Amino acid sequence: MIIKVPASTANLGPGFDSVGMAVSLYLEVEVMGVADRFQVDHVMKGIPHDENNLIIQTALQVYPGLKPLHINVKSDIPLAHGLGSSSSAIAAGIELADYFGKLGLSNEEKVQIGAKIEGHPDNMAPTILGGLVVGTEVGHHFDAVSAPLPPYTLVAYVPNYNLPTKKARAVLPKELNFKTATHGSAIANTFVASLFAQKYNLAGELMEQDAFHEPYRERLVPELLQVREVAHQKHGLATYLSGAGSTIMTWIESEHVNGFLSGLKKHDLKDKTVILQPDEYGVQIID
Ligand SMILES: Nc1ncnc2c1ncn2[C@@H]1O[C@H](COP(=O)(O)OP(=O)(O)O)[C@@H](O)[C@H]1O
Ligand SMILES: N[C@@H](CCOP(=O)(O)O)C(=O)O
Repeated sequence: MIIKVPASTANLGPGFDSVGMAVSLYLEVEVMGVADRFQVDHVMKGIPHDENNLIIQTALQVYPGLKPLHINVKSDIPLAHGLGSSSSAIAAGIELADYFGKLGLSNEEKVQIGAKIEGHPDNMAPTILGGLVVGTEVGHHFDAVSAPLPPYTLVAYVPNYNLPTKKARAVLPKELNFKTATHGSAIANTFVASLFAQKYNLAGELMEQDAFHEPYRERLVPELLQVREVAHQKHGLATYLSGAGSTIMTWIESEHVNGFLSGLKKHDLKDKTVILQPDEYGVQIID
């Protein structure tokens, strides 16, 4: 059995902790068989190979009766770069628990469990459900609504430094004043409405008007404003900090991708770029 889990891009500007989309980078977990102790084969630096691995930790949390397994993990998702690698690992763990524990969890239950473990739901929901998802937790349950898939290519500018989500959350303010909060919320509401109405020019404009996190995180990822500037010159729809960063995401029509990539190089923005598409399927089990 192989569990294939997409990466995700969260926030999309003003949708802090609430909006996310699955994207075409993947974590694959192959179950090799039962074993005497948990064994996780992979080539990721600094990630445990035993029961301390996040995938196994999650599986054991969801199904404590899980017997030791030998699994092989391959991943294209850069760690701690704002592409939801931890949510993808958690989603894989939930699937392992569901499969071997015969738990029969619904997608909604999986999102609920994952969001609780991850601490915020905006990566978990698209990772499990696929597509572009808007959601929130109210009264201990998570509600998610899927929006139409946007007809854009996504260019991820992946700086060569990582940024653990915990560190990027630590720079956020404890409180916002009432005026900033209501204006930020009005921007987010109109942004979400425009996604559902497929009014992408308006969505693009609002994606760059976040008041909740980017103003505080800009100093951690100074390339954000530079990449945005190049995108404006090269027909990009919008550029935002993917998740907590460090990846900077630009939505752009496919015919303009090459011009944008050349523009980045010309402005000395020479870190890695990855061309992505929205993933509409979410987590998949391949028997
Ligand atoms: N495939 C994986 N297997 C085990 N642990 C993982 C895996 N992917 C991510 N993690 C854990 O999640 C951490 C990154 O999570 P986080 O800081 O939230 O960044 P992001 O989710 O944006 O990549 C990694 O440092 C690692 O501890
Ligand atoms: N809403 C969260 C999203 C974190 O996403 P990640 O991919 O960086 O883990 C936040 O902005 O903190």
